[in-house]
Amino acid sequence: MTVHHDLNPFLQVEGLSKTYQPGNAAVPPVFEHVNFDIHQGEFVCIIGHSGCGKSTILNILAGLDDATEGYAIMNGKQVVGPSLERGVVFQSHALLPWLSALNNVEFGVRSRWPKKKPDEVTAHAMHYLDMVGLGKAAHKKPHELSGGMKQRVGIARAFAIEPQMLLLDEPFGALDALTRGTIQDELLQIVQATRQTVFMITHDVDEAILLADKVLLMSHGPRARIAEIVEITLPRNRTRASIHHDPQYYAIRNHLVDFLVNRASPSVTNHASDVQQRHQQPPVVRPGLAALKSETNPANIHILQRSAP
Ligand SMILES: Nc1ncnc2c1ncn2[C@@H]1O[C@H](COP(=O)(O)OP(=O)(O)OP(=O)(O)O)[C@@H](O)[C@H]1O
Repeated sequence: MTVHHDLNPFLQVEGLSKTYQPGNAAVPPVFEHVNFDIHQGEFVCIIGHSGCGKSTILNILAGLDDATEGYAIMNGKQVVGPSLERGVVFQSHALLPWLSALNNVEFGVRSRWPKKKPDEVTAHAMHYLDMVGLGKAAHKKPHELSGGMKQRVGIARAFAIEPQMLLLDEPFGALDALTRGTIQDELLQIVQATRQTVFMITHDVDEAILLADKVLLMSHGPRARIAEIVEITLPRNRTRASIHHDPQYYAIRNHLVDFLVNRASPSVTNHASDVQQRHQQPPVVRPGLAALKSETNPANIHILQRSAP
C-alpha cells in the first residue's frame, strides 16, 4: 500500500453537484457536496446503488458533462471539455467496426502523437495489444472477436494513449464471470506495471477489493454524497487466487456489503451548515487494518490456540 504525503493531489474534486433542472426547486440535485482526491498512480473505485450519479461524476471528470456546482481540477487545471489526457472506457467497447484490432488501437495512438512514424505507431499499439493477450488476434475485425476480446481491445486502446487519467465505466459489466475474472487479472497486471491513475465505476465488491487502493462509497440519491472512503490496505501484490486468504479480505468485504445493504441511505444527522458540507471531506476508514489488529491481539491468539484440534 502506497502512502501518499503530497498535499497537492493529482485530481481534486470539490463541492461537485448535479441538478438536471436547476431552475426547478422541486427537483433536487442527483448528488451534491461531492469531495474527493485522487493521487497520481492511485486506482480508485466508486460503488453505489443504481441511479446515485456515478456515471454522471465520471462524465464530468471526462469533460463530457458539466457540473451544476463545484469543479474538478486535474494536474492544476480545471477539467473543461474532453481531452486525450483522459482516456475513457465504457461498458460497450465502441470500436470502429471496419478497422482491425490493431488499426483501432493505432487510431488512438496517432491521434495522441500525430508526429509518430507509422512503424512506431504499430509497435506502440502492438505492445498494448500484447499486454491484454491479443497479439495473435491483432488483424481480426471486431465482428471476428468475442465480447471479452472486444473489451480487451478497448482497454488496450485506452492504455495505449497513456492518458494522465483513465476513466472506466463498468468496463466488465457485460462480460460473463469467467472472462471477467481473466480480464480483471490482466488489468491488475497492467496497472501494477504502468502505475496508471484510474477512476473506475463497478457494482462488483470483489472487483473493487482486488483492484482498488481506495473505494468511494456513495449514498442513495437524490442528494447523494460520498458517504465514506474505504482504504484497501491489502498488500499491492494481489492476485484473484490468493486474496481470499488474507485476514483483511473478509473484514473489508463485509464492510462494503454492509454499507450497500444497511447504510447507503443518506444520513439525516449531519448538522453542519450548507457551506460547511460543501467542503466536508468524507471520513476515511480502514476496516482491513482493524481485522489485522484483532488477529494479532493476544486474547484472540489464545482463543485460536485453544480451539485448534
Ligand atoms: N439527461 C438526464 N436528464 C435527467 N436526468 C438524468 C439524465 N441523465 C441521468 N439522469 C438521472 O441522474 C441520475 C444519475 O444517473 P447516473 O447514470 O449518473 O447514475 P449511476 O449511479 O451511474 O447509475 P447506474 O449504476 O444505474 O449506471 C439518475 O437518477 C438518472 O435518471
